[in-house]
Amino acid sequence: MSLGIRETIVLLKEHHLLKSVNVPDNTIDIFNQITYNSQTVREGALFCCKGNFKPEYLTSAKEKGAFGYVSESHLAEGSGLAEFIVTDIQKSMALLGAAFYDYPQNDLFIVAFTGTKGKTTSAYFSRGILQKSTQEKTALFSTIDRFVGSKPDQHFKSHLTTPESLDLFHDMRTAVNNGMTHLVMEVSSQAYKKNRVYNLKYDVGVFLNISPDHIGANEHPTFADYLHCKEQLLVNSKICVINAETDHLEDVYEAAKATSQPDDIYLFARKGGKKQVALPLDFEFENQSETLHGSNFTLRSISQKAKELSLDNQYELSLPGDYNESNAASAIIASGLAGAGVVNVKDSLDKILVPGRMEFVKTKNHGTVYIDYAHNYGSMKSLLAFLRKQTNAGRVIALTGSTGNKGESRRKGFGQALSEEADVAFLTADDPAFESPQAIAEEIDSYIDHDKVEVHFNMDRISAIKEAIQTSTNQDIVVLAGKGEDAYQKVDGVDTPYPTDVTVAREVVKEIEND
Ligand SMILES: CC(=O)N[C@H]1[C@@H](OP(=O)(O)OP(=O)(O)OC[C@H]2O[C@@H](n3ccc(=O)[nH]c3=O)[C@H](O)[C@@H]2O)O[C@H](CO)[C@@H](O)[C@@H]1O[C@H](C)C(=O)N[C@@H](C)C(=O)N[C@H](CCC(=O)O)C(=O)O
Ligand SMILES: Nc1ncnc2c1ncn2[C@@H]1O[C@H](COP(=O)(O)OP(=O)(O)OP(=O)(O)O)[C@@H](O)[C@H]1O
Repeated sequence: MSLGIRETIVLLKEHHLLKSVNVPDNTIDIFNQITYNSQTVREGALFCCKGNFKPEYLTSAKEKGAFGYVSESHLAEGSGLAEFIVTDIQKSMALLGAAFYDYPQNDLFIVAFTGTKGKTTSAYFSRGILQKSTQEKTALFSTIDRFVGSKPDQHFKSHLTTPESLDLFHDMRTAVNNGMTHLVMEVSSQAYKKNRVYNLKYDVGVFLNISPDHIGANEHPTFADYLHCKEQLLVNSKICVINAETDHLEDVYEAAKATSQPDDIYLFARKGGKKQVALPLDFEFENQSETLHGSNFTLRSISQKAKELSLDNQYELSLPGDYNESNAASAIIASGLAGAGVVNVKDSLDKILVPGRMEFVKTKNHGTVYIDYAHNYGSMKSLLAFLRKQTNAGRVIALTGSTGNKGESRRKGFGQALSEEADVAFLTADDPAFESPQAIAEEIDSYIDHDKVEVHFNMDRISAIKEAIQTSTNQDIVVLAGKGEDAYQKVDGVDTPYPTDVTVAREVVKEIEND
């Protein structure tokens, strides 16, 4: 892979990003690496200076043999290197990254998901279905992990939901080289805010839902900004699939229409579900039966274009939660648009599980323990409401915390959701960062209605889990919310190893049931 100096100049100019360029006479005219991390620089690299950058990183890049740098301002440390001063480093990185890796997106059918909740689950469903229809040639870039091929060593953990552009195009190229023909990816609103996916087009873009989240100093200044960023997925998709039950449907539909004909926009909803705008539906789904371990639902096409996909059928899910039927419906439609048929869906959907989402641990004498990633009002409310519907005489015992220095509005949301749907709450630590977990817990508690919910505080998450399980009877349901498969707690800026809620729950159950 490589990038010529001329190509760099032309690309940046075409997108009106180039402020100035200075190429010393003796510079070799091809870059054989592009990177934003000085620690990985090799001879011949083009080094991108972005984010909380320190000039000494450029010094180090130069010492390691970088030939050029891209930056939003001139840096004396870069003297002697080819210099590209740009108006927006993130956009520049996305354009140059795509070019450096020779536009791998052109060799992949890309299905992209966005939404406040359900991205990972829907992406897992979609990839599972497409693995069948493409004979295991579908890559997945999710919050949890990335599959750039079908072999075990082509699978690794993710650091971000949507990676930095240079990493994104690198991984796409690897996927193509590994024989992948399709890619399912999650696109976060931050990816648009930070231009990680600038100029990238998707074959199918899915909009799941939107509710206030990710608003704060380090993410989006306002809800309007959050919505705008999420809508960009549809603006950049050839075919759009939209959950017609989403809030702000009118706005979202308009965004899709900006670049797609109505014939290329598919709307779906639960039969009888709340729809805020009277737009004609293409698909509806309907629950047939549900348990604490899964559900059975039908998908029915309404419009002619939907009928042409031939996806109508009854499907089974092994992931409980009524909202997962909506996630599954979106994944079936998106996968259908990517070439999958009913048989592929039937052969895969009932076997798909998602790490850290509705995993459960059964007990003999206590309540069944659910481990889930719910970490805002919307997801906590849906999760607890579903479990409450499924419990008969038992109590809903929910354990949660809330992140420090991030998503501060979630604390009020947790207090509300717990008041509405839980009987007992265990408040504990969840990535407190530089804040006090006890203070965060007290803030959540200030929004809890104490006439409805019995509240316990224990900032040691492992011991809190033990307490929650121990106090449950076999009629109760215990929910460990917020961390899913996370194997760390963010404390004072350090990712402190944590065995995961699933592991802790299994060990606690083994210990207390052998006592
Ligand atoms: C606000 C934001 O977008 N921050 C991201 C950004 O940070 P940054 O550009 O400031 O980078 P930095 O890590 O501070 O370092 C500055 C630069 O110096 C370089 N450096 C650093 C050290 C060195 O020795 N040499 C060197 O060259 C780094 O490579 C980097 O280019 O780029 C980093 C990777 O390059 C990301 O890890 C980081 O994400 C932070 C940690 C983060 O958590 N972001 C969250 C908000 C996020 O993006 N979340 C969304 C999901 C949200 C949702 O669910 O909707 C996501 O897509 O994951
Ligand atoms: N469609 C949905 N509506 C409401 N809640 C949902 C929906 N889908 C999943 N959830 C809840 O949200 C949690 C996170 O789900 P998932 O990881 O699929 O979403 P996500 O959009 O990837 O989340 P995040 O951006 O937080 O990583 C689940 O554990 C579940 O509790």
